[in-house]
Amino acid sequence: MEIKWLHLKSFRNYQDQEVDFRPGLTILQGENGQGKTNILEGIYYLLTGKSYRVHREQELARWGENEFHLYGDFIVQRRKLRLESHYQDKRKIIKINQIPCRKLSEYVGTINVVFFSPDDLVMVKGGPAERRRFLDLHIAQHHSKHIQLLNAYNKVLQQKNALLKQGQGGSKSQIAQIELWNEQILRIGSEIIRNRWEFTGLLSRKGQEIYGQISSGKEELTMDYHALGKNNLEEALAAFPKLLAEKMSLEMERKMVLIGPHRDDILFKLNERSARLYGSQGQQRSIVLSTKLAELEVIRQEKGDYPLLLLDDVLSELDRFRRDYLLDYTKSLQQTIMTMTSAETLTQRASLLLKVEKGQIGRIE
Ligand SMILES: Nc1ncnc2c1ncn2[C@@H]1O[C@H](COP(=O)(O)OP(=O)(O)OP(=O)(O)O)[C@@H](O)[C@H]1O
Repeated sequence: MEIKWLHLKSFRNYQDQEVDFRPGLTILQGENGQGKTNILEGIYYLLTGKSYRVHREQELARWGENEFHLYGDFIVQRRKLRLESHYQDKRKIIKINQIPCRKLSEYVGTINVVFFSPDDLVMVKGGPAERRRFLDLHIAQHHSKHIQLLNAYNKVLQQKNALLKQGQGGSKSQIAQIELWNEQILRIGSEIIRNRWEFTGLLSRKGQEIYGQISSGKEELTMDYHALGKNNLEEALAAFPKLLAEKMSLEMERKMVLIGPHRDDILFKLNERSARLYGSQGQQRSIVLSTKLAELEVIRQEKGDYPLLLLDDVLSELDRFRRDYLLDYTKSLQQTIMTMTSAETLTQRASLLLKVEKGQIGRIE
């Protein structure tokens, strides 16, 4: 998968900017705060319909503007695709080859992308919500139904939470309504758990292999999806209805939904010990690197093509061995776009070197 051309209009600090890309490694070089990350964000938004930095579209519009427009030409399985994403009149409009898409799920996953930045360390160090978000974003890229499941689940969650909040404590009608919501939580939640479980398994196998290579086999990495507090899928799904019934009075007392995949987690372990609690900063970075590269491999297995890799200033955070490992890895990919403040040592490796300065992009010959 490859991007050939990008056009940003009123997006972040770009007024009207076109960029032509090439296969291989592209380096976006520039001082801090010039707009390098904004280019990666534009590509990511175009491909996923989401920003990894903000939740509100308005923040992506150039200051003083209320709209933005993104266009990109991509190649996937030798097919050329034009993607467009418009934010206008507080609405999002997405088009593939000029045909509007009604839902995000019709569009996401058409072309896959893996984004990697130093902030991804939260995957290991942060809370469970960060890890669930990573899993869901990934799964959504190749199972568009997962987006629909998450949307449906979140609606049910909101409704059940609202009901628990207004509840006067266990009237017959309140219990009957909770039971109705529980049926939905069980049905939709089980599918979400199954998807996340399967994906974690795929990721874990690849991640373990890659971690072995970058740590010279010193430690073993494992990733376990914990559903409803259990690390066995069938046990978790079998216990789900019972847990919902058993915890109903506690949910009424606390006035919040306590049972369901919105509280699940993935545990990263090194030699059976929690990497979040005991891993060094370097080991945690290696876990993120292995997980991201594993994600590339899982997508290739499923789609037959490597996704586009976007690297936001990650080299400065890695030691020389891991930096070289990552750079060598990119040679087998169709296209990698990377930002850095100084590209001197890498000019030989790049197929395209671009200079970013105050929201303007130029070629470095
Ligand atoms: N909505 C916006 N409208 C206009 N300018 C914006 C907007 N959002 C961010 N900026 C500007 O974009 C610039 C930051 O761009 P970006 O994050 O791409 O920097 P960068 O080149 O990746 O820098 P660094 O190396 O520090 O990460 C800042 O100058 C910021 O003021």
